[in-house]
Amino acid sequence: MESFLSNNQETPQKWSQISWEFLSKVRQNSPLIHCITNYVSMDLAANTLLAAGASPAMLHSSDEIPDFTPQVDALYINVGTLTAAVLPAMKSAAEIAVKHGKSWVFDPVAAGCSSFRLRACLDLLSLKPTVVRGNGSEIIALSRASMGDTKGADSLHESRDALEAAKSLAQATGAIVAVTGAVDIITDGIQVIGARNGVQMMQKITATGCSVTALIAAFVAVDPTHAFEATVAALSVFGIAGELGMQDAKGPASLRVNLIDSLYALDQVSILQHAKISPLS
Ligand SMILES: Nc1ncnc2c1ncn2[C@@H]1O[C@H](COP(=O)(O)OP(=O)(O)O)[C@@H](O)[C@H]1O
Ligand SMILES: Cc1ncsc1CCOP(=O)(O)O
Ligand SMILES: [Mg+2]
Repeated sequence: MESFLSNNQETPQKWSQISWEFLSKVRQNSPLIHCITNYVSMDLAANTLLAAGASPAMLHSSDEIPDFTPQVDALYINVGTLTAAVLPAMKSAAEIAVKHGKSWVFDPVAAGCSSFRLRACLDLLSLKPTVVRGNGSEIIALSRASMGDTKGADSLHESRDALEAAKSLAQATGAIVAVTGAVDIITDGIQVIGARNGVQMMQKITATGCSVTALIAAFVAVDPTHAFEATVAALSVFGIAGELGMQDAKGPASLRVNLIDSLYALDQVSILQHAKISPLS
C-alpha cells in the first residue's frame, strides 16, 4: 500500500489517510509507552492507549527508570500532580529517552499556575521533548515563560489565541507544538495544521487532554521520523472517537466510556468520513 506520508501535495484525503495509517500501525506494533503522568489521568490515559492498541506502563520511580526507559518505544511526561519528589524521575527519564534515541512527549498541565511548576516545565522543555501538547493557556505560559492568565488545569484561552505562542515555542525548542480546543492546532514553527474533530463535552471529562497527549506518544512511537504527522493524526483520531462516542452519550460519564469504545472500534471508513484536517493560516 502506498503511504500518504510521502505525498507532499495537499489532497483532500491526505490527512485522513495519514490518520488511518498511524492508527493501523499502532494496532500492528503495539508500542510500549512509559507514562509518568498525574494521579487524575492515570486510568483514562492507560485505557486510551490500550483501546488504540498500544501498551501503557505507568512507572514513576527513579529507581526503575535506568532499567526501564531504554526498553520503551516512547516516553510520556505529564506534570498534572507535580511534586518536588517526582520531578527528578521525570528529568532522568527524559534524559535517558533522549540518550537512547527515543521520542518523548510532554503535557505541561497548568504550566502557568505557580512559579515552581513553571520552572519545572521550562527545565523539562530544555530536555528536548519531541512534542509538547497543551491547552491555550499552557502554551501561552510556556512561550512567554511567565505565570498567570490561567485557571489551573483548565484554559482561559481558545486554541486560536495561542497560535503565535505555539509557533514561537516550536521555533525556540525544536519541538512540535500542539494546542487543543475547538480547533486543535499543530505546528513545527513553520507549517500549521488545524484539526477540527472532537466535541465540546470532552472538556467536561477530566484527563481528556492528558489522554490525547498519551495517544500522541503512541503515534510518534510507531514512526518517530514523522512526529508532526503523528501528532496531527492522534489528535484527529481522538476527536473522531469523541464525536462517535457523543452520538448516544447522555453526558460526560457516558461519553467517557463511549469514547474508549469508539476509539477501539474505529475503522478506516469512519476516519475518512469524519476527519476534518487542513492547513491553517
Ligand atoms: N470546544 C471543543 N470542541 C471540540 N473538541 C474539543 C473542544 N475543547 C476541547 N476539545 C477536545 O478535548 C480534548 C482535550 O482538549 P483540552 O480540553 O483543550 O485539553 P486540556 O484538558 O488539557 O485542557 C482534545 O481532544 C480537544 O480536541
Ligand atoms: C484536574 C487536574 N488537576 C491536576 S491534574 C488534573 C487533570 C487535568 O487533565 P486535563 O489537562 O486532561 O484536563
Ligand atoms: Mg491538560
